[in-house]
Amino acid sequence: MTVLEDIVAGVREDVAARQERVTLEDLKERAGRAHPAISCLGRLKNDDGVQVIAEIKRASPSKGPLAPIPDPAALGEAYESGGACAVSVLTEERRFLGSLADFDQVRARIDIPMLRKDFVVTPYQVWEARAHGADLVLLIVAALEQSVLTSLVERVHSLGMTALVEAHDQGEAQRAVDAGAHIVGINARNLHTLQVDRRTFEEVVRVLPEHVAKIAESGVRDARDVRDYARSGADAVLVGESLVRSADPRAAVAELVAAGSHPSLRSTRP
Ligand SMILES: O=P(O)(O)OC[C@@H](O)[C@@H](O)c1c[nH]c2ccccc12
Repeated sequence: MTVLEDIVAGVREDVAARQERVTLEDLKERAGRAHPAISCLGRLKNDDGVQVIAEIKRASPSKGPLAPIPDPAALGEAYESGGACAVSVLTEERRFLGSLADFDQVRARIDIPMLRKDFVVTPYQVWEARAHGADLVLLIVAALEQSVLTSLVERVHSLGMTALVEAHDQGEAQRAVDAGAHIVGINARNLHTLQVDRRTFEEVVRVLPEHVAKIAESGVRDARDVRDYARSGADAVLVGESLVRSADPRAAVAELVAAGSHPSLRSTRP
């Protein structure tokens, strides 16, 4: 079994357990009372430079424990005040040590868009995301058969949210577009080796049409990486590890935001 298959198997068990406690009907009812989703495409893709999506992540399969994050809401507030365009919260429990409870805590304290970061493989999880106030939902091409991917993208969009569809290579990026994605994330972390290769972005981005928002994911360490991704045509970067490990996450986000909006990048961006 690959790492991805292993994670998805655990996620399916956890979803089944939650479904015992909270029915789809309950979720739909809760989604009906939730604050409507914020439209994200224009916030991510605009002339203000490269946007920063800041992630709340305690651990990962590749790195193990990253940071204990005892107060996710405080971290979310730091990201928001540092100028993040959106906050991503890992809700996967076994490998990333996240939860929907983390998501709720952050949601209660910030106003900017929030991404539910999980291994979404069923419509139930999409309803869950909306019921908990998500604006964006991650869908991973490599984890989904094309017809399922397409129907999940449609479900996300029909609930007013936006799908961030993640690809690792050109073939997956094409599948993301075919499935109707308006926002495509290019993950520099190889799913098999778990190594980051920052050249992945430039290679994969070539197959994406102009209208699609392009997000560079993983391995963004500093302002320099943001500038490099900007020059390669990224509309936003998604940053986890370097921010959760930072002693001053607000300042760390602000530094990346400043790098992404530097006037010198305007003329060089394709
Ligand atoms: O911590 P990093 O290297 O800055 O990476 C953030 C993000 O890209 C990464 O957490 C991620 C990208 N795609 C995912 C899918 C599931 C879980 C996590 C991820």
